[in-house]
Amino acid sequence: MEMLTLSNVSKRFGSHQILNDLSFQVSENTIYGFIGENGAGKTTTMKMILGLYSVDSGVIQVNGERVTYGQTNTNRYIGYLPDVPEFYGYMTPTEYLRLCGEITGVAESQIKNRIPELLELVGLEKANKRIQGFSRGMKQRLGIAQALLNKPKILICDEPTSALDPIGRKEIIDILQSIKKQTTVIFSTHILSDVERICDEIGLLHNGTLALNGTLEEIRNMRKSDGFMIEFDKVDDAKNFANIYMGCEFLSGTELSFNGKTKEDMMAAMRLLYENQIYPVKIEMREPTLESLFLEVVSK
Ligand SMILES: Nc1ncnc2c1ncn2[C@@H]1O[C@H](COP(=O)(O)OP(=O)(O)OP(=O)(O)O)[C@@H](O)[C@H]1O
Repeated sequence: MEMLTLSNVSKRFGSHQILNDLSFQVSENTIYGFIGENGAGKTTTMKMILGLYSVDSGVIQVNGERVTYGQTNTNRYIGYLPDVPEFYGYMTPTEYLRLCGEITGVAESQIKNRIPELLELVGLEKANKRIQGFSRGMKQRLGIAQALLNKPKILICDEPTSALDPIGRKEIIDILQSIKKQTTVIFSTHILSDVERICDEIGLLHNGTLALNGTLEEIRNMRKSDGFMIEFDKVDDAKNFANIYMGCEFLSGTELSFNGKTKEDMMAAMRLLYENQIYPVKIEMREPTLESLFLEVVSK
């Protein structure tokens, strides 16, 4: 079942067209990585999903219900973690979550059980101190706990890992991974290694529309390989082979790159190496990374 559907959504601010006929769907219990350069329109899209910005045209549906600008009906399905979550620093996590639960109408009996459960989920069960002393990573984790308070069907996180160090990022990624069974997760980022670690599906927003959309595997398979490289022990060996196999490039004195070549081309190169008795140190097929695909798309 689709938890989120955007159909032909367009949005402009003044003369600046931010989104142009944007369409995509996110299925239940998937982790969807919404990637794009700074200013691509990721936050704008999220705010439209939350009904905080109007759409100029097109339709957004959350759990099958149409989102209406200014109304919050569909937000009962959504937990939202903004890029910089704000808290009352003088409160402890328990006090803060209790306040959020009371404001949003969660029953007292539920609040009581839910708070320790959530604090454990985000690894803050022992952090019984004021939030003002928290690290950025701890604040992001508390933000996730807050967003999950109402047991949302969708958790939307705006760049949850961008300001964190590798350990903090891993903690957030592990939490998102662990809640996937209960909640569909949509998170925006420009950190492609995080996307590669956990996302089931990816959408790359570029020029107001999705330039790439699909599973990581589908996207990688769009371009089978980035060619191959051969490393030699001696500079002379590299030079000799560059004269035999035309059209390669030097990556360094001892490394040659064979861009855009196939596995069959690599086998042919190995045969030539053997026939000419030139010994390589390393021969490697280069798989396209998400980063190389991303750069290829955004530089067009
Ligand atoms: N309320 C607004 N009024 C006018 N322009 C806006 C408004 N909100 C966003 N924009 C512009 O829309 C464009 C997209 O912004 P948005 O914040 O959605 O991008 P983003 O992909 O989230 O980028 P980042 O990764 O930097 O957060 C930017 O050029 C931004 O300046």
